[in-house]
Amino acid sequence: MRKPSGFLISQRIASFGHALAGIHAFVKSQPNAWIHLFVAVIVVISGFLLQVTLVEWSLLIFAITLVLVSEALNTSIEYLCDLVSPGHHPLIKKSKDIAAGAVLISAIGAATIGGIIFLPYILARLTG
Ligand SMILES: Nc1ncnc2c1ncn2[C@@H]1O[C@H](COP(=O)(O)OP(=O)(O)OP(=O)(O)O)[C@@H](O)[C@H]1O
Repeated sequence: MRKPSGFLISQRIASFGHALAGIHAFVKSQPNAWIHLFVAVIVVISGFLLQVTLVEWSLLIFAITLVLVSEALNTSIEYLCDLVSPGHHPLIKKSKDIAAGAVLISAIGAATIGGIIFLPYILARLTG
């Protein structure tokens, strides 16, 4: 339902509340979200321990955000698919599989970024 256009501070606050409710629903309903958050915590702790640079922090935060955002969008698409077609449908399968593929792509990218950043630090510690 469209609301009247224009900037209303109460509407902006309500929209922010809806977004927070979405994050809450995502984290509460998705075991995958907990796995991503757990990995994110490990990455942040490793970043502090290895004292990565500001640019490296930016890349690590970007990678964490990318994975969480793709998982949240995947979850949203799954809910929509389940509403639109509770029964089996080949296009729903394509839609869900492509959304899951997007999560996998982002996770591979994030793992690559993590490897590129952390491996030199780990190797330096092991050899030095
Ligand atoms: N309504 C549907 N119509 C057609 N295929 C579907 C439907 N629901 C799920 N599938 C397909 O069945 C397979 C298993 O889906 P399901 O969501 O149970 O497992 P999943 O991909 O491991 O998801 P998750 O771990 O996020 O719950 C996937 O290939 C998915 O695309």
